[in-house]
Amino acid sequence: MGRSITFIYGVVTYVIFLVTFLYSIAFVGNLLVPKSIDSGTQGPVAVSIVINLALLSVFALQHSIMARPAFKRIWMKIIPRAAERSTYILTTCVALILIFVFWQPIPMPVWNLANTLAGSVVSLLFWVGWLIVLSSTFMIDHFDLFGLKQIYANLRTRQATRPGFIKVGLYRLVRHPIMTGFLIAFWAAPVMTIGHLLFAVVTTGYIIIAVLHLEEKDLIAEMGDDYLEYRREVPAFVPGFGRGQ
Ligand SMILES: C[S@@+](CC[C@H](N)C(=O)[O-])C[C@H]1O[C@@H](n2cnc3c(N)ncnc32)[C@H](O)[C@@H]1O
Repeated sequence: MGRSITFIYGVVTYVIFLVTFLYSIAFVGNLLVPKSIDSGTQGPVAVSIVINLALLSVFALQHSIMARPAFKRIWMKIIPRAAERSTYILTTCVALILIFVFWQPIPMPVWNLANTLAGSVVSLLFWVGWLIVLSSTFMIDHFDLFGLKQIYANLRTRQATRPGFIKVGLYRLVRHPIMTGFLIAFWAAPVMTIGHLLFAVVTTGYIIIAVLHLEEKDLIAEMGDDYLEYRREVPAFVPGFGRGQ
């Protein structure tokens, strides 16, 4: 890939990511979009559960395997180093789009707080969750996270520097604010259906395992004592809940 093509590829990927991110909010929140977590034709519950678990597994496998340093080393022999992050983001979008398209609704309610004060508070929390996700990406390094820094440096015949250890903003309160935001957004449903509950339970389990057992292992290998000390001092997901582990 030439430098200009890599740059265009990264920019197009970023635009696809923005649209996918906005659709994710609407999908989980049942807002304005033709297909959301609780909309569509309902099939047999057992079949729906199997399909939904398969879709979430595809996402989990893509997200976990492609993020590992060993995979990246092999992958970068095939694609340019500068396009690695954009490719990761693009494949993440594909995995998410598969969920949006093929997700099977299971609309029986587990709780229904619609038109109550509690429901309004939960709706507000939903937006707070997404705001935490988005703002945390800027605290860590939004443009590195989504590959723009890498493709821009490459265009200028440079190599982007890795952000290094970060402990700013929400990262002072918890080690994984982006995931805290997702957890809030996924659970804060004024009307919680069986399908949405399945989504929230599986994604919560995946986030805990992927972050504590995979991402942190890589972060310790990359950042050493800085991250080990950070882990001792700062809790993983909930401010004030445990002093790290
Ligand atoms: C999708 S972000 C998620 C970050 C974090 N788990 C969170 O939930 O806010 C994943 C990237 O963040 C990086 N990362 C996570 N914590 C970091 C820290 N304290 N300092 C620098 N980079 C970090 C990882 O190396 C990885 O490239």
